[in-house]
Amino acid sequence: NNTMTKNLKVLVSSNDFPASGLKVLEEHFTVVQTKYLNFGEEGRTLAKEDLLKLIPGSSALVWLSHHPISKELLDRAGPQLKLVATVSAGYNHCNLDELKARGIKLSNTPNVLASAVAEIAVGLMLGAARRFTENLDQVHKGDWEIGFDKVLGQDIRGSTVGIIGLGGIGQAVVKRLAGFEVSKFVYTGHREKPEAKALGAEFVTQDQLLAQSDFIVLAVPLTNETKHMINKDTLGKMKSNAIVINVGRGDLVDQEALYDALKNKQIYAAGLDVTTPEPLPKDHKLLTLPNLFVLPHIGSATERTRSDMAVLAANNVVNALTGKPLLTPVNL
Ligand SMILES: O=CC(=O)O
Repeated sequence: NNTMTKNLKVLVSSNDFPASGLKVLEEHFTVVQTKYLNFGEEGRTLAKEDLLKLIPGSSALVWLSHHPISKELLDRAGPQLKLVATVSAGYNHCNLDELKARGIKLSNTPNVLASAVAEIAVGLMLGAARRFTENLDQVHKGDWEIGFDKVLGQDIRGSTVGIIGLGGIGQAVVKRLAGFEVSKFVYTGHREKPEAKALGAEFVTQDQLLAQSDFIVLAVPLTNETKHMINKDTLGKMKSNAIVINVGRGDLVDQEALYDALKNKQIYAAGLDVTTPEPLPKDHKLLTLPNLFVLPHIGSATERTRSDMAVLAANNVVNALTGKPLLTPVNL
């Protein structure tokens, strides 16, 4: 019965939450939206004031940014807060201990974004392997190298693709590469995955994966354990033609070490959809590298996927505030 929940306040931390998700929320609750929560300095300041003004008394927060869910923010929200619904697969911006201590639930939006993120992973593989950065540079300069001695790339055909983290996104990457004549898929992670067999992916140690792979795809969440998992040491274990792809979080990679490895051609190339910080300043030294292909964190950025994420987040709010189990809980 909606009249029972209409007085509950749900805060949406952006004014560009998809209409499909908003509709679900507005049927049940009183929805307030912060004006915007940008990553740019100016936007952040403005939105923060807005946020601090609107957050008190909220029963749920629908979180559309990587702005930290901190102790201070939760204090400000107040003791009636039941759920944080982050509209993302990753939840490294949330203080899990603090949520747990207060009995506040957390939901995320896995699965619905796996195919869109996997498509971007494949795009990054092509972009890095076929050297889109320097080739696009030639197009913009109107100065094309034509002929057999032009910049030559690498094939996906015949390669070994190593997936670090064969979860929803990692599996979707393997599925999407089905037509590319990959010679071998290997993966690593905490444990063997039952789905791997049907995908033809072989479980190996991290060191084996690093030593064998022509493409190394990072599809793990950022945790204390995975932070800087790509570093001087692990880069040193890769093949000289290795291509590193990151669709997880920027901090999975020690960017200084990656810069050195790309600059010195210790590995062949990298493709990143995520960096530290975001946005990467336009004069950042990583952007001087011809063998780096960067996208501005667009993994889940399609109309359909963003709408699916919004509806899933909204339904998690409905469930949390009507005493039903969450559809996609994060275990705290
Ligand atoms: O980065 C995006 C996500 O975690 O969904």
